[in-house]
Amino acid sequence: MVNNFRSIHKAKHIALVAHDHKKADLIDWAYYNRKLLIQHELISTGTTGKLLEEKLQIPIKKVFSGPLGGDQQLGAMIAEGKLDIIIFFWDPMEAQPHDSDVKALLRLAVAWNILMACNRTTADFILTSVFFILTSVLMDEDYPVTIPDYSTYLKRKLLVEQNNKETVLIY
Ligand SMILES: O=C(CO)COP(=O)(O)O
Repeated sequence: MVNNFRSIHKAKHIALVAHDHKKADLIDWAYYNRKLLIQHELISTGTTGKLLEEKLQIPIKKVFSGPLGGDQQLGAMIAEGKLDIIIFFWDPMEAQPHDSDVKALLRLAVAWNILMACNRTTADFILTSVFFILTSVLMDEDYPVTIPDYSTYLKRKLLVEQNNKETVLIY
């Protein structure tokens, strides 16, 4: 298995997302860390982004609201290597109508080895980690993120039924 790398640069792409009962917590955290966050490219799902813009008075790129496709848009950005960090305060106490989208987003973050915080403590530790500080403050320091190698998966053999006969398809 060969791993590839991509760099986390000085200006990082950070997604900020929260479910309704967690929005106040995320806004409070983001406000506290405003001076740090403002140095980076911020992306949010629709409602979270609107509230963050109002409170922090900083521009935030907004995708659709989570249940309307926003979670999937962020997932696509992860797969395309366009997100470095996701801070996602999801609600462990309330079922979401778009639970499948939430799960997909969390899954992609793991699949693509993205930094992810789902609660305030982890978010604090990410923002204060030596890697975050070094790559944010020092001009030429990047952090190399390992991109998992899925080439074996992509080349897997599939058995398909064709004309009532089994045929092996090789990708
Ligand atoms: O539902 C969300 C994440 O799953 C967040 O969406 P909103 O920011 O639009 O409320």
